[in-house]
Amino acid sequence: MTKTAVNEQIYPPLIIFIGMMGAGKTTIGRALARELSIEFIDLDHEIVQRCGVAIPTIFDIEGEDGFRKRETAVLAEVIQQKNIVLATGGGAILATENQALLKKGLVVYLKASADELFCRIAKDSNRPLLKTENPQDKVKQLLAVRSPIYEKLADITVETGNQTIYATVKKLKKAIIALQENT
Ligand SMILES: Nc1ncnc2c1ncn2[C@@H]1O[C@H](COP(=O)(O)OP(=O)(O)O)[C@@H](O)[C@H]1O
Ligand SMILES: O=C(O)C1=C[C@@H](OP(=O)(O)O)[C@@H](O)[C@H](O)C1
Ligand SMILES: [Mg+2]
Repeated sequence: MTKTAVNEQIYPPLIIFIGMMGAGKTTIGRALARELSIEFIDLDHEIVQRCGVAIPTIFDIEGEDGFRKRETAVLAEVIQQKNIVLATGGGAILATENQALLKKGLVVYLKASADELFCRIAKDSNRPLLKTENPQDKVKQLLAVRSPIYEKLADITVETGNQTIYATVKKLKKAIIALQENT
């Protein structure tokens, strides 16, 4: 685990998970929120709640652009809250407007290799960007474009490939409590 700059917003906690599809943002974010006894919000879930349809349906009807507009609007809304763990979607870091919003919190980048990510999500039909002829290549391409942005935004980076979900949650809990105690 590496820690870079620490911003002012650690206490009260606004902990934001970023990373590729399959990095574990939803799973680890939810588990960490439980450990810290604070609310968990999943950005994709909030978008779906507001639209009343699943993410692939939003992509089908409005395309990626339409989804991104909704994503920015819901992010701007939910990020006003404190005492939450927020899991974003993998592409939420793309818009510069979103990048500024994300810096309001402690940003945790969950990192994994393209092969590991693909293994985790290969059988999941809920990720419309992977409905292509070669989804494994698509993961590689997206990772290449997005990695520098994830790295730039991250306050804490966690390599998830070689450890269990439980171990990652425990490690993060310790790191975040230590940061709070030093703030
Ligand atoms: N560190 C990990 N090790 C192994 N499997 C993981 C890990 N993190 C997540 N997974 C699995 O990968 C899949 C995708 O996780 P998810 O939390 O939905 O990722 P994201 O929200 O980043 O797309 C789930 O089946 C989850 O159980
Ligand atoms: O990487 C992306 O662009 C996306 C990731 C998804 O969320 P997860 O990262 O939670 O899978 C979801 O927001 C949408 O399918 C687009
Ligand atoms: Mg997710």
